[in-house]
Formats: sequence, structure tokens, C-alpha cells
Amino acid sequence: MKMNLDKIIVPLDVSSKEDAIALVEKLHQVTFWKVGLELFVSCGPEILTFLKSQEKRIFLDLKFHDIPNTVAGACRSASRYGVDLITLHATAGKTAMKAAQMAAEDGAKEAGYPVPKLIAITLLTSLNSRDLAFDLKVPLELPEYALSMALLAQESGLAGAVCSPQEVAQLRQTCGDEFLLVCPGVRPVWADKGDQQRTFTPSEALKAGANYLVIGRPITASNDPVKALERIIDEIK
Ligand SMILES: O=c1ccn([C@@H]2O[C@H](COP(=O)(O)O)[C@@H](O)[C@H]2O)c(=O)[nH]1
Repeated sequence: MKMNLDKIIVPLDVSSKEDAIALVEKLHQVTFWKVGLELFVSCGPEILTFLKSQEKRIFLDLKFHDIPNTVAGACRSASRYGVDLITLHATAGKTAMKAAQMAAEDGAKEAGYPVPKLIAITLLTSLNSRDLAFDLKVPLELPEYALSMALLAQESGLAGAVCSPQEVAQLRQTCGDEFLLVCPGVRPVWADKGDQQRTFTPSEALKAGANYLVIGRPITASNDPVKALERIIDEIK
């Protein structure tokens, strides 16, 4: 039970500190929480301080995407809070990713924390092949594109990537066992897909080689989040 629970990251996709604290208290067995744009924009770094006080691991998912100097500055600042994972878009480019990695090392060192793992967004799990080809005009097949973004992140010295579970087997095979692969877009068969386009079930995603699964609404939007989490843990036993 504990081993599988450690592989699940639950997003705190709520709009206030009070709601976030209530969720953390309700799902007290969850050890790894994700702070994304909605919560961070509404309550700022206070939420990180709260999670640290509860000895939780923190995935800071702000998906930085800017010029190298700005992305590096954001990663330096974020690393001073003692977070464990930080996202940035691979499409920010190699120079930005390299600068981000160096800055994260500096920020963590200044604050006396371990260096967080920087992981690159390959292609948002809400996009499908049609979006990639016709809207974004990317002339590559989707799996090839996701792989090329992961390789760019790896060449830039990043610890890993965020990918859909549908691409994780190929990324694992090419990028190796040490490369961290974090998968959102995970849906038990009984859950709504919502805006997620490239999904697998939790057991499929783990079998394919994901290190961590990010599972939000199937748990947090359920009438009984504790039961939903237990059901997922049972299914991946
Ligand atoms: O490609 C990506 C990158 C990040 N996310 C984030 O993961 C969670 C997924 O939540 P669900 O409720 O399980 O859909 C959410 O916070 C996203 O911002 C992603 O979905 N896809």
C-alpha cells in the first residue's frame, strides 16, 4: 500500500489556502502534493511553507516558459523553498533549461536545501495529435515530438520530463532508467477524462514505466476522496 501511495502525486487544484489545507488534512496519507498555477496565484509561497511544515514532498508545477534569464530566476527563487520537483516547458529551449538547472542548484544551496529535480513538459496531456498537427503546426508525429522534447531536456541536464502515459514506454526505453518520468493524464476506468486527451489507467501507466502518477480530479472531485484514493491504490496493487 505504502509503496504505491508514494508513486501518486495529488494536485492541490483549489483556489484558497483554506481549501488546500482541508484537502491535505482529509487525505493525510498522501505524501506528495502538487502546487499548480491556480493555488500559487491565489495564495503564493505560503502554501509551500505549510506543506513543508507537514513534512510533505512538493511538486511545484508552475510550468515556467520564458527567456533563459527569467526562467533561471524563477527556478532559483523556487529552489529556495525546498520543493522537490519543478516544471518548465522544454520549448523554452536548451539555453533556458541549462540556465534553469544551474540556477536551481544555486538557489537550493543558498537556502540549504537539496537541489530540486527540474522536469520538462514535453507536450501537455490535454493536447492530441490533431491539435499538434493542425493548430500548433508541428510537422512531427505526436510520440516523436514528445520524445524529441524529452531528449532535449535530457541533453540540457534536466532530471526528467512530464509526459502522457501513452508515451512513457518509448521515453523510458530511449532516455533510460535514471530519467524521471512523471505522468499526468491518468484515469481509472471509472473516472471522467475531462480535458485530458492522452490517458492510461494507473496500472497501465506504472507498467509502462512511469515513476510518478499525477492523479487529480478522480480523487479530489470525488464525493469521497479517501475512498477514491483507496480504490486506485487497490487497483494498482
Ligand atoms: O501535461 C500536463 C502537465 C500538467 N498537468 C497537471 O496535472 C494535473 C492533472 O489533474 P487531473 O485532475 O488528474 O486531470 C493538473 O494539475 C494539471 O495542471 C497535466 O494535466 N498535464
